[in-house]
Amino acid sequence: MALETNTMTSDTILKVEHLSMRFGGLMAINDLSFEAKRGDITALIGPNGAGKTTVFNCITGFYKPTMGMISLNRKGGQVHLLERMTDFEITRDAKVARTFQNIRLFSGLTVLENLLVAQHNKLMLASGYTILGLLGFPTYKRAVGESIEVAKYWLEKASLLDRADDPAGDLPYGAQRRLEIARAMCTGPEFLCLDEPAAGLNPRESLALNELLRGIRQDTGTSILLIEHDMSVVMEISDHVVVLEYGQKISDGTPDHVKNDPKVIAAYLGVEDDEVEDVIAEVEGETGGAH
Ligand SMILES: Nc1ncnc2c1ncn2[C@@H]1O[C@H](COP(=O)(O)OP(=O)(O)OP(=O)(O)O)[C@@H](O)[C@H]1O
Repeated sequence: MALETNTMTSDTILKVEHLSMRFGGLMAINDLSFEAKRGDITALIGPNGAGKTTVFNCITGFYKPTMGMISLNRKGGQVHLLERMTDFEITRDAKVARTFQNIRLFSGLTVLENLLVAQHNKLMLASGYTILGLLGFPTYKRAVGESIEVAKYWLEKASLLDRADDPAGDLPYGAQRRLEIARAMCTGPEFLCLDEPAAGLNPRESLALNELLRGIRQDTGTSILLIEHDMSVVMEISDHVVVLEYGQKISDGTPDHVKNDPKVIAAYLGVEDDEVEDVIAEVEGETGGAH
């Protein structure tokens, strides 16, 4: 669903308002609101089970939220209400792409083929959805050529050009993670959601990932929302961090702000509620009460 009227400022790409998601008796997300700015890397962090993946699943149409509104503001000013759209429409019309916590590549296809499959919608459109189109239409041939160029561009950005003809399943783990991101970028997203892109990476692979994400932001202006446990990645590349605990937002701001927020420190240390005040007092004492 697209609206012409836009109540968001143009520098906001995603607005989540009063989002709630209930699974039976469990309130996984409870009245969550936050914004992501256009061109920013926004990180969603929090302890295990805080509700991060559930938020992603609501944004990308895998779950229908119990309540709340999720607005995606495209460059041209069109606003899409994601909670009313299917996952397919969210990818095609709202230009949102995602990767998953567990790698989901076609491991038997080559690296290049994985990137061509991602552009299947564009290719089918160019074929006119006919067998004749597939066999001979110049528009289809042109579209194939363009898709290969797009794939090569992202393979180069992900430092995978030399592995283009190898089966995706043969790549080392870190390279498979970068391939997933390259595949998502081949769909030309305005908003890229990455679920734990640094999970299982060694320090060298984490550095390559940081470089790839910074390059995406710089070269394409694509806005990124990432869930990440690796704080070195979060603090290094994020412009903005939103912290969840038990489905609620407990902090929201720059990496420096949340890093020093006593509520975040308490959540990560896993202290009991009645000890939070003590931790806050302790942290504020150490930082000179600068919050
Ligand atoms: N489909 C589902 N059915 C029932 N409960 C679910 C479902 N998906 C998530 N949950 C529950 O919702 C809560 C939040 O889970 P979620 O996976 O969103 O957390 P997370 O912050 O992403 O955790 P992690 O960091 O461990 O991946 C958890 O208690 C989880 O068990």
